[in-house]
Amino acid sequence: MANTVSRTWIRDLLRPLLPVFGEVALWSLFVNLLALAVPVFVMQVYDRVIFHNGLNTLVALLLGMLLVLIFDFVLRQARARILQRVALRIDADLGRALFGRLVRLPLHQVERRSTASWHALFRDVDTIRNALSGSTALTLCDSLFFILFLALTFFIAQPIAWILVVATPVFALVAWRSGHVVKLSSERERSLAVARDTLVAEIIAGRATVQALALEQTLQPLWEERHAAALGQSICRGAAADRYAALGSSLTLLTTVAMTAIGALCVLDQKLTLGALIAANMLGGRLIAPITQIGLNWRTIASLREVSERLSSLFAVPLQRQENGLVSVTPLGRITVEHVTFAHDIAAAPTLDTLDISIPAVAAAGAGGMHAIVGRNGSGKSTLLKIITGLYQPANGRVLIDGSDIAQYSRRQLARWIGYVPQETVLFAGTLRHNIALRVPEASDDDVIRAATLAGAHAFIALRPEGYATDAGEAGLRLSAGQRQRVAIARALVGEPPILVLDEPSNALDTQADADLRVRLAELAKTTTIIIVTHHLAWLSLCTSIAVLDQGRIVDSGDAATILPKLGHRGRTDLHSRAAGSVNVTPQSYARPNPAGRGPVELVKMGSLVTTPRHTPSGGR
Ligand SMILES: Nc1ncnc2c1ncn2[C@@H]1O[C@H](COP(=O)(O)OP(=O)(O)OP(=O)(O)O)[C@@H](O)[C@H]1O
Repeated sequence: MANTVSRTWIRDLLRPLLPVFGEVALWSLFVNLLALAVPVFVMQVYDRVIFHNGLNTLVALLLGMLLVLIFDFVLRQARARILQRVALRIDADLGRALFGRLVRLPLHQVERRSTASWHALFRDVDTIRNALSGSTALTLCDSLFFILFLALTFFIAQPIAWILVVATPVFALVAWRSGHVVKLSSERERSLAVARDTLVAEIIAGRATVQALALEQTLQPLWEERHAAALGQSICRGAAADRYAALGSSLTLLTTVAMTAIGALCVLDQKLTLGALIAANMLGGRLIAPITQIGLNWRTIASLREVSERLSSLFAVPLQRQENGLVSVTPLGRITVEHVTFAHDIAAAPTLDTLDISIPAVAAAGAGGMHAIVGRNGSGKSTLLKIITGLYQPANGRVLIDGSDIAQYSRRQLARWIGYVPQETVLFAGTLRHNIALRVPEASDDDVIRAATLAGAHAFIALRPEGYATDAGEAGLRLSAGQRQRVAIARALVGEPPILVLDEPSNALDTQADADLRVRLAELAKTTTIIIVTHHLAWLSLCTSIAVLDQGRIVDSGDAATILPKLGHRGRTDLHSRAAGSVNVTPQSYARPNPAGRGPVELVKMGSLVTTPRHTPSGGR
C-alpha cells in the first residue's frame, strides 16, 4: 500500500498556487522584455551615438534606459514578493499536511520509518519550497523567454544567432547529464545521512545508557564511520557538480569566442555593425545563462521528482478514520476480539494468530471487571492491547466494542472511550496539568485532580512548589519513572472512559503505590472494563478473567478462579497485601499448539508455572 503513489497532494498543493504562478509568469514576461532594452541600448550607442556623434540621441537613450531600470527594479521586487508568498504557502500547507500524516497515520506505518527519515521528510518540504519559489523557479521561468532573445538575435545579427541555435542543445545536454549524475549522488548522500542521523537520534534517546555503559568508545567510531561515509558522498556529489559547472563555463566561453570571431568576420564583411555584434554577444549571454543555471540547479529540479515520489507514497497510505459521521453513545465496554491475525512484518510469521477473546460481562450494566492477559516476553501481549485500542489494524478479524466493529469509529472517539497506558510511559514537555488533560482538553481542574488522585499522582504533585504547573520537561524526563507512570495513568483516567487498557501499569511503582492503585482500580472495575497486562499475582487475583498468550495464540483463557490455580496460584491475594508475587511463566509451561492450529489448546507442564514471592519490606501491611 505504501508503494502506491498518489499525486493528489501535488494537485491540492498547486491548485491554489496556479493564479500566483500566472502572476509570476506575467511579471517575468515584462522583466524579460525590459531585459531586451539593454542590448538594444548598447547597439544604438555604438552605431548611432559614437559613429554619428549623436549626443542628443545619447541623452534620450539614457532617459529611456533610466525608466527601463526603474520598471525593472519594481517588477523584480513584485515578482520576489509573490514568490515569497508562494514559499510561505508551500511551507504552511505542505508542512501541515505532512505533520497531519505523522499524527494520523496508522501506528505501524509511523513505526516503519526511523526518526531520522521522518526528519528527512520534513526537510523534503524545504526542497519543494526552494524548487517552486526560489532561484530555480525564477530560472525555469526566465528560460521560457528563450525564444524572445533568440528572435531578437536573429533580427539584429543572424549569423551569430545560428551559433546560438547550435550551442543551445549542447548546453541542454550538459545540464541534463549533470543533473542526472548529481541526482544519483544526492540519493546516496541522503540515505547515508539518514543512517548517521538515526544513530544520533538513538544516542540522544538512550543517553543515560550510553553514558552508564561508557559506550562512547564503541559509538564514536561508528558515528565517525557513518559521518565520513556521508561526507565522502557529499564530496563526490560536489565534485560531480563542479565538473559539470566547469564544463558549462568552458562551453559558455567557447560560445562567446565563436560568436565574437564569426561576428568580427561579419563586421569586416560589413554584414554586421559593431553595435549589433556587441548586442548579440549580450543577448547570447542572457540566452545561455538560464540553461547553464538550470544545470547548476538540476540537483533541486531532479530531487523534486524524487521528493515528490517519496511524499506521494506517504500520502497514498490511508489515514486512520478521522470521522464516522455519527454521534455515538459512549459504549458500556464489552470487548470481543474475533479471529484477529496481525503481523508486524508481513514476510514473517504472524505476531497474533487467529485470536478470539471475549471479555465477559460481569456488572449489572453488562460490562466492567478486570481482565488480565499474561504470557512470556514477546508472546504478543502489547501488540494485542494495541489491536484492542485500535492503534494497530488487524490483517484479519475484528475487535468489537458492545457488539460494534471498532473500525467504524474515529481515532478521537476511541481515544475518548479507551484510556490506554502503554508499557513505555511517554509524557510531553509542558505542565503536569497539560499532560494529564491531553486526552480530554476540556477537562476541568476537578476532573484533572480526580484522575490524578485515582492514579496516585496528586500527592506528589501537590508537594511541588509549582503544583500542577510543574513542567514535566522534554518527554517528561524531569520526573522519576514512577512519577511519569502515575501521570500517564492519570492521563488515561481523565474523562472516566468506560474502558481502560493498561500495559504493566505498575512496573515503575513502589510497593505502596502499587497496592494503592490496585485498591482504586478494583473499585473502578465495578463500572469500567479494565484490560491489564501484568505478571503480578496481586493484580491477577483481582481479575475476573485471565487469557494466557503464547507465540501470538491464546493457549488458555477463562475465569480467573479457573486459570489462577493452573498458573500455580491458589486463593486470592488480599487487596492490600504487599507480599504480592509474580507468575513466572517458563517456556516449558506453554502449550503445544493444537494440530488444527486454532482455538484454545491444552496447557502442558502446568507444574512449571511458579509463583515468585516479591520482596516484603518490614513493616508492610
Ligand atoms: N514495532 C514493531 N515492529 C516489529 N516487530 C515488533 C514491533 N513491536 C513488537 N514486535 C514483535 O512482536 C512480537 C510481540 O511483541 P509484544 O511487544 O507484543 O510482546 P509482549 O508479549 O508484550 O512482550 P513483553 O512481555 O516483553 O512486553 C515480538 O516478537 C516483537 O519482536
